[in-house]
Amino acid sequence: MATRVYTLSQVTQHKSKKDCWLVINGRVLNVTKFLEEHPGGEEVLIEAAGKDASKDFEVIGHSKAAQKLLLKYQVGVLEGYTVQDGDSKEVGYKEAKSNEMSAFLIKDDSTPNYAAVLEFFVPFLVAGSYFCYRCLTRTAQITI
Ligand code: HEM
Repeated sequence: MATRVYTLSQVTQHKSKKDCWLVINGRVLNVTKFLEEHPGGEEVLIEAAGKDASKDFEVIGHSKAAQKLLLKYQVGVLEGYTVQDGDSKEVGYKEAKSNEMSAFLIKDDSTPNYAAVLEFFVPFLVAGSYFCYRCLTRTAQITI
């Protein structure tokens, strides 16, 4: 499906509570239905309506879940931006050399997180070792 391209002045026409659009990282978003659901409150979104809210969005330090949620409300891209769609989940943006902004998708890292796996098993390992130690010392006491 072709991506619709909007100019900032077109986005500016949608800045009411009943019709609320904004731009984040080159993506034009219709957040009208999201206003009441936004964990940060509807006021901040209404205040950013019709504008490029990329900086505000970034400054808050939104989670990856929030970044993924952006895609749900995308209605197009801002003029001068390019968006590559794929099976990726995370959204980012970069500034091209020509001063033209381009939105892109960062590939989802599918490599297992070894630190997390280790973090999960270490307590079991310690508990198991302690249990074995107790069993062995008890057996030793009984045989003496
Ligand atoms: C479609 C665009 C947006 C989406 C999907 C979104 C989503 C979210 C989500 C899921 C959270 C919960 C915390 C997290 O997971 O990071 C959040 C919190 C918040 N957001 Fe947004 N947000 C959007 C736009 C904005 C914008 C443009 C602003 C500012 C102008 C903003 C300001 C905030 C604030 C202040 C919080 C509360 C942070 C806190 O309590 O620590 N958000 N947002």
